[in-house]
Amino acid sequence: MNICVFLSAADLDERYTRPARELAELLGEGGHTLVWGGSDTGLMKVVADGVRETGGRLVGVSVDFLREWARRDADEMVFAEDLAARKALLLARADAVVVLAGGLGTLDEVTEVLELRKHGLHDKPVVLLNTAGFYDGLALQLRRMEEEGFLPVPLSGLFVLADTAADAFAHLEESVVGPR
Ligand SMILES: CC(C)=CCNc1ncnc2c1ncn2[C@@H]1O[C@H](COP(=O)(O)O)[C@@H](O)[C@H]1O
Repeated sequence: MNICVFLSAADLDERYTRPARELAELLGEGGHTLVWGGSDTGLMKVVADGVRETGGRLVGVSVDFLREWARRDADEMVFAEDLAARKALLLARADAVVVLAGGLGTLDEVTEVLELRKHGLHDKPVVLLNTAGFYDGLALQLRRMEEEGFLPVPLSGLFVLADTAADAFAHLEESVVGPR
């Protein structure tokens, strides 16, 4: 599988690095490909290191203005002209998307993939890894949109929430590869 992971570029504590590493190891051990923003910083580095050390492939999609932060040993590294082009490339290269804890960059990315999915412009599975309830607030907002008529499709058709990296990975396997 080619799995796009959106997540923080910041250095975070063990509460966030542990599940990031766990997901990375599941991807790497399965021989899967990480498609990510390409930076060698923060949680983005934790995931890329984990995938690399356990046998997976790294496909980075960075952007010109962040070139200096790009990882040097990725199997592939593409530099998009701007953030919009980068998001399109990240999604195009992926079979599914996993969203880990992140800031505004991550929020921008997850909003775009959900909006495109809402319009039926892709049908790639989207999993939010809800580490320590990080996405409870976003889920609450989205549920209010659904309940009050702001969404033309059921929320359940847009994404799933997973409590652990193992649950997120199991959902990816089932939705991308199919039941065993
Ligand atoms: C220290 C420094 C300037 C690092 C470089 N910073 C970044 N490098 C690469 N991608 C980024 C960077 N900042 C944001 N992004 C994009 O936005 C997301 C992370 O942003 P954030 O930390 O959640 O808001 C990533 O999924 C990535 O695709």
